[in-house]
Amino acid sequence: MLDFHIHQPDSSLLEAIKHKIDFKTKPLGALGRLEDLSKKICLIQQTTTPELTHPTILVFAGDHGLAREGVSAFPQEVTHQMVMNFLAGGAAISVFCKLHQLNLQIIDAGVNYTFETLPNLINKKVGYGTKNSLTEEAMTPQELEQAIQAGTQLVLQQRESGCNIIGFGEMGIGNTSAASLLMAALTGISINDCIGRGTGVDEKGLAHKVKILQAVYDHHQDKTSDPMAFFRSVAGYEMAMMLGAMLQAAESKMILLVDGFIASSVYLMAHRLYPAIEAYAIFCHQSNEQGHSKMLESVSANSILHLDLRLGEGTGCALAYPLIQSSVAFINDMASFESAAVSQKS
Ligand SMILES: Cc1cc2ncn([C@H]3O[C@H](COP(=O)(O)O)[C@@H](O)[C@H]3O)c2cc1C
Ligand SMILES: O=C(O)c1cccnc1
Repeated sequence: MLDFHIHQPDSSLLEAIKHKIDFKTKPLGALGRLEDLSKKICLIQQTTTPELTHPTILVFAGDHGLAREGVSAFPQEVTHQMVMNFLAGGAAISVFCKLHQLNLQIIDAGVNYTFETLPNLINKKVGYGTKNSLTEEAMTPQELEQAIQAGTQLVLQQRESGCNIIGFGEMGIGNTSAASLLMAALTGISINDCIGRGTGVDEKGLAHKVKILQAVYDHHQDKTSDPMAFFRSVAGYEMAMMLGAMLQAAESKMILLVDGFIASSVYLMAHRLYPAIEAYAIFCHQSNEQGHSKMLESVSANSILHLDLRLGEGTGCALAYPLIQSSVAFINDMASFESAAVSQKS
């Protein structure tokens, strides 16, 4: 079903990239992790003069049948209400995208609501929310395929419009539960250690969430050896669309920005299928959601920001963007010791 072609970039340029960075007017390594980012971007683009064009965040929205089990602090209708808020410019991701001049696209991947035709809402609705994974498989194979295809097409369209750096956000009440389940299945970490408070459930709510997710995990345990079957059983349409989008972004040699707990769980799935995706991914932030640090560790990811965010929507991507821009600016625009006539270390 999945037929992506994701290849590790050719590393023969690495020496030239390192040389360019090391002869900038600074002590060796003094720009720290900005230097690593710069190297990664140069390798993706196979150049020593990288550029960021038409930076874009796609936010996928979808509802979860499991939300009816009371695993979130908020009711399901918040998903469609937040979609309207994204479109009106009032959500955190809307504000940060405007501030950093990022193109923001909102996609209805499967919200349990009928939107009137709205000019800025991209309609890719697979269904009115997934099934309840406590008792059923969240989606059918056809729905999974449809969502992955839609994510692929959206990224191809962005690529054609000149985008070479793309971040992914999500909105879906209940989706930290789906992400925790996926994390447990893909990392082997006990489900208990993969569960956090999401939108802010209290002690009692957390105990209930743990109980429900343990039951969901047990219900689908027979599929843990088949990661895609497990993904289909617990994930949301917004996560499936993001999976197709991430894989296509890597195939199209774009820079792929990974957000928080939910987006990283989708990355985990993508990485399991195509490990070479790692060469295209930048981990924007480490979320405050319990489990995210271990999740990142499991794929040896080192995130840029540690701001204790716990929001999703792609906000970590938007906030990290100016630092990514800085990593591109210094390699292009800083003087070298030679061009600035600055003496090197004796
Ligand atoms: C107002 C509001 C805005 C949000 N924006 C993102 N999320 C985040 O919270 C949800 C996941 O948490 P849980 O699994 O606990 O439901 C997702 O929609 C995620 O994007 C929000 C949540 C709320 C309440
Ligand atoms: O890290 C995230 O993406 C996150 C954490 C809590 C709630 N929503 C999203």
